[in-house]
Amino acid sequence: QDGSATAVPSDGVEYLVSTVVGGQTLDLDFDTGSADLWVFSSQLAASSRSGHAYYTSSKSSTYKALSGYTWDISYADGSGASGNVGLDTVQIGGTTVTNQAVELAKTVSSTFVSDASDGLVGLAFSSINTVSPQQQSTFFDNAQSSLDSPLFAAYLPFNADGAYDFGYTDSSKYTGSITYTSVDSSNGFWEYPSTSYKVGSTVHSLSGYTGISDTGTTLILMGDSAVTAYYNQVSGASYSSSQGGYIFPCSATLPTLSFKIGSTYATIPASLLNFGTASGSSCFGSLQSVGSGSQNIYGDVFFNAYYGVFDASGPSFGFATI
Ligand SMILES: C[C@H](NC(=O)CCC(=O)c1cccs1)c1cccnc1
Repeated sequence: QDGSATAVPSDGVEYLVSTVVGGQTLDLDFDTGSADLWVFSSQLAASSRSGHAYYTSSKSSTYKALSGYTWDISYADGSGASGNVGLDTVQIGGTTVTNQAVELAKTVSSTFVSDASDGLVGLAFSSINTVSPQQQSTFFDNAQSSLDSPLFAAYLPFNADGAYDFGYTDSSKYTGSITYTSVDSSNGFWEYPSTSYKVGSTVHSLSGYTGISDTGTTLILMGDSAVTAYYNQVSGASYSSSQGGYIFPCSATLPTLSFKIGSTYATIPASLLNFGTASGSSCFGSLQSVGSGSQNIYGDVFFNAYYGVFDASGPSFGFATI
């Protein structure tokens, strides 16, 4: 069954979707960069649960334990979580999946305790699900047979309620046409070639680079050559180790940033490239370094400018101006 679920911005860091798991409502972070659906659970220490809604399997009449199944995930930013696994009914908007693998957290890292979300819904490819001894399918993979089209879309406007659409694209959420590019899912991500970028109108090559569409990451993360080229064009910009990234005077004029998704440039407006006050009159950049490697991470700031379509037939990734 097709459906749409509202995504509410939280602290400018993530978008949360109210999700019903075994009759229990949790605010979950939809993450197209991972493939585990995990929730804060009654098995967590009380100190780790504080401030969060959490799932109690014994309160669900439809929960079925998967005896001996475990999960343990580590994200690129060093955060992580682990626990055990069961099956339950998961409802997101108008889409319901019965016997969805629900991963119950027994441990979560400190960033998750301080974040607003009560867990994550992984929407990358099931090939990178961490459940052992048998890998489990994502909500989207399980839902596909009940959808009109095997796709979901992310609509995440800046500082406003957005949505995740399942089974259809909603033309009221974008303008113009959707441009699609083929996805290479061999790493388990919604990944595609991203071999050029522009700072303002100046073109730079990024030979061999790819991009990953990752709604679980807030910012735009690119290789150091691109980040350096961008902030060289911002008066007063510098890397602040205390702030953990590039900052600049809030009064600075910012160039636009464009990057290729397949063969088509996506352009991030200057307004979205100022992530907000770091401290005093210094502002934090929405473009930061991904560190090593040749995978750029296009996070929520990208989706603030573009409606993103994740189509399993192909697979392909499409984007259209919001
Ligand atoms: C916020 C954090 N982001 C990352 O770890 C960067 C994401 C990153 O580098 C990559 C994603 C895919 C291949 S590389 C995060 C935490 C939890 C879930 N999702 C994202």
